[in-house]
Amino acid sequence: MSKVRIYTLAKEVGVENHRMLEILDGLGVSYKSVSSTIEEDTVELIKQIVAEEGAQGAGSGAAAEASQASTSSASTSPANTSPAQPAADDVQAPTPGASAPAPTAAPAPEPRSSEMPAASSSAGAQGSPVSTPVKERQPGEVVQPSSMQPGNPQPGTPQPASDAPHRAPVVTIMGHVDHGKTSLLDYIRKTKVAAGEAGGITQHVGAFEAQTSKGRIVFIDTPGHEAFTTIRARGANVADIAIIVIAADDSLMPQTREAIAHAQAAKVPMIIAINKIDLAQADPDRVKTDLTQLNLVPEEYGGDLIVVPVSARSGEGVEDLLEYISLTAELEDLRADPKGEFSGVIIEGKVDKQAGVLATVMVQEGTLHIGDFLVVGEKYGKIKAMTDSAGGRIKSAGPSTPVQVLGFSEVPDSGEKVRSAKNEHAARELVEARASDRRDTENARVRSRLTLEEMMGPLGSVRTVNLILRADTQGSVEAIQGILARKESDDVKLNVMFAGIGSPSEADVLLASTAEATILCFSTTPAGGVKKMAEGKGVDIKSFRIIYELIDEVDRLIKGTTEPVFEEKYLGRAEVRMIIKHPKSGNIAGSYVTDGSLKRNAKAKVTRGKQVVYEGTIVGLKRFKDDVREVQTGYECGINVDWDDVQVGDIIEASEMVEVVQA
Ligand SMILES: Nc1nc2c(ncn2[C@@H]2O[C@H](COP(=O)(O)OP(=O)(O)OP(=O)(O)O)[C@@H](O)[C@H]2O)c(=O)[nH]1
Repeated sequence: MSKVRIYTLAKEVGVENHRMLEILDGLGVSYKSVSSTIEEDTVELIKQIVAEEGAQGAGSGAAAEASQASTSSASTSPANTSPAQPAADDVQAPTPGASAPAPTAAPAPEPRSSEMPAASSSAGAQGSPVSTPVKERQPGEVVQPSSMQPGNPQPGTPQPASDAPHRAPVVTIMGHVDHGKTSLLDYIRKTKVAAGEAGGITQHVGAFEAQTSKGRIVFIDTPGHEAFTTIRARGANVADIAIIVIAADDSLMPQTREAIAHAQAAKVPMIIAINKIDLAQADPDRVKTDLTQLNLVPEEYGGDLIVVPVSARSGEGVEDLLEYISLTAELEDLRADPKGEFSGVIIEGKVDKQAGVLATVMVQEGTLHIGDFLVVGEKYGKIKAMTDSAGGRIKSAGPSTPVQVLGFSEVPDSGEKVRSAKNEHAARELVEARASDRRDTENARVRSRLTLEEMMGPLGSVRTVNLILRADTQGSVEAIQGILARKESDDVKLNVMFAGIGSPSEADVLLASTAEATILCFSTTPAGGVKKMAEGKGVDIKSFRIIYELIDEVDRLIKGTTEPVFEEKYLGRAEVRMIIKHPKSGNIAGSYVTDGSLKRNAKAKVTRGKQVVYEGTIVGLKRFKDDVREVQTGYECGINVDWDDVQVGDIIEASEMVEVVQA
């Protein structure tokens, strides 16, 4: 007897997934998610119920059609029929004692509100990340329209908060470096961004809205490199759904596991996108098997994990992925009230040379308007201008909208909650109250817990490397601090004396010179004056555009050497057997290599008897008429050491400088 997946059946009989789950609840059939399978006899029963609903609904305005209406409809008007309503009413209609499925179907609507959380908690007990689509809901916050409950308000009365409109899902794409996150987003938004990134690495958290065939989906473009763990972790917290991208030719990598852990910790449902399936060496089955080792069992193997094979290059499977995102979002029943109190989260803060402080805010509840006062931590600002993720000027922004806000005087920290205040006075009061709370907490901590070591500094022989960090965005600053924290050891303490956004200042140089600190800049460079001042004071300012290079520099600093150390390495020697006069190059030493090899651009030492008569560089090396890079033992060659006094019988010894790897 073959089993059928719930969503497949829903599609087949033409009802939406919510409605299908309601019917299953009514029948007392247990399931974990919409991708669970059901037995064939249940399938038959459901088909009968749906057919009957259709027949009854036909007389009252095509209930089945109404139940197909999109759940993501933004309209909240009480007069606007909730998607599940007509169909549910129809189920309720049959009187006890009516034929066949009616007795089982009839109880469906009433216990619905209490059954949904029950279904959810049983799913949660499985611990599977995708077994959470049916979330616990507040009493009354159910898909079932309130008008179905006895004594519920009639259309026209004010709506309860649970009837807030659906909002677009916020999706984060995570995964190992180079597994194709950017390419996948690119494909979805049909614009190229990967090509413009420094070193091919996504550097900042951004967000964009995609109008897909399944409606609006907001994507947070989280960076993949390990260095951005902090941002990524935060990305998962703002997100409703996590897409974990795994390259089909590489399978699970350390950052894949990390990404999965973040999604699980944030309790967001995840969808696995197996990318690069267009490659000949792609092995999606291996990825699925590897996933089972993390107790993540793909649907195909009888589990609940949604796994979608895709190719960001050809676009294959991307439509399926979007469909699964919408499906998961639908089951998450994401709602927010655009008329409610505003709340949001800072995704990114930065200083733009022209515009000033810019902050990307994800609106989570309510609506932002130009002129609103916003409070973030201990900072506040008034919105002077807003742009949407496509760069267009907008006057207001509702739930699940990422907007760039101009109006803060200081850069707010990413990941922080944003609230709005009635006016400037209220904003200032809130900020002052927060600052005073913080001071109280700090004072209490200092009084109770400051150890001798905290007051006097480390007591042992720990070496401290002082650093000043500068980066273009708050996210980058935090990411770099994240790396540094992991690089500390018992012997070396990395002391970030100051970390800030924007170019290093003269004050930074003064601080660095007093504390013998190095200034590390990421995606930002010092202005001419600051650079000159640093040179004058012997302060190192190092700028990086690629995160790997910054990491290398940190490693060098930890090893205690800011500059790499080189040593001379012997390469080989040759005996001069004849002198060839060349009209342009001067005297060429026709030689025979007796040991090792000689290389062009190597250092040259010419000895005559026991005396060194010349030291220079091998500027030219020829075999017959050809210029060559290297000549090995046992071969003849022409050597130009840029010295005309070379003689027959001289020995030319070659060496090169190599970097010494510090232990
Ligand atoms: N053949 C093939 N190559 C792909 C596919 N998706 C991405 N790539 C390639 O894989 C490389 C990495 O892709 P990115 O999109 O930059 O990967 P990423 O995960 O965003 O990388 P980071 O931003 O560095 O973390 C690029 O050379 C892409 O062209 C795919 O579906 N098929």
